[in-house]
Amino acid sequence: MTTNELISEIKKKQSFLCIGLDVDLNKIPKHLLEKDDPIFAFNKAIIDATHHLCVAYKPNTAFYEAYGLKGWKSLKKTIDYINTNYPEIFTIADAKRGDIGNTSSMYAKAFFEDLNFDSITVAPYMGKDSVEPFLAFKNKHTILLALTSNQGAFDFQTLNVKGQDLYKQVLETSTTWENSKNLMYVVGATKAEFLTDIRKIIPHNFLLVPGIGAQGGNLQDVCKYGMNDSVGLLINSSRGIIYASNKEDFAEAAATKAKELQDQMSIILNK
Ligand SMILES: O=c1ccn([C@@H]2O[C@H](COP(=O)(O)O)[C@@H](O)[C@H]2O)c(=O)[nH]1
Repeated sequence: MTTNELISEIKKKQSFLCIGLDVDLNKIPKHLLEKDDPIFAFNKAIIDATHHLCVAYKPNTAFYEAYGLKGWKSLKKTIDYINTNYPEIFTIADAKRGDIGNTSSMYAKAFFEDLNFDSITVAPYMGKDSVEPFLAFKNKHTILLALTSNQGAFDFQTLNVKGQDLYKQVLETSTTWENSKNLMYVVGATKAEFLTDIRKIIPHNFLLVPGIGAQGGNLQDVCKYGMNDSVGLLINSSRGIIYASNKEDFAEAAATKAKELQDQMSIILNK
């Protein structure tokens, strides 16, 4: 999917919501555990109930890898289901990959070609040659970790290195890489006050912003400091939406939570 197609979906749906599909078998409704593939059954119901309220889905691969081969099959069924039934939705593999060049190329093939995700999260720690293999794919997006939502973000990302915070160097340097137009960045919703500075370095790129809902980030603050002329934000909520209920009504309850966020987004977009 191109960035322009994503922007036009945001305008059409009046939403820049990304729903995180982080499926934990201990948290889903008990009746689904009797199904052949409980993870896919859960995702399918959530997707069917919420696709008109969001523009992106983000399965975090950890929640699938944890269940071995079965989990990987559920991930494949989920992405195939979205691509077949809701091709207008932007898909994010939250896999946080990145390695030496030839290995990164194989990660990129796995997520962009075999699974056919639109984007993948990548760690910048190994530098240019670890990220460029992802950037080489046309109409695919590499979402680089910049300033993450967790407390540990302050361990390294905000360290002052040669007069500048490390995460700012990641932003600045990555814009010089081959095909950097394919870059988006992760900035945690819990770090909204940093967004003004971030936008000075990367005014145009999309930001994936996790941390609304369970982690306590504030939607209004993120939009105030992080929104640009093309919206430029994908706001993720996972647990806050998908675990709204663990009863038979779980999909409708998820849709209600998603609608609450979409309503707020619509107001913000029309201000
Ligand atoms: O900085 C980051 C980067 C990634 N995440 C991931 O986003 C979701 C958040 O889930 P919630 O349930 O809405 O808290 C999850 O997959 C994280 O691994 C993040 O939270 N922060």
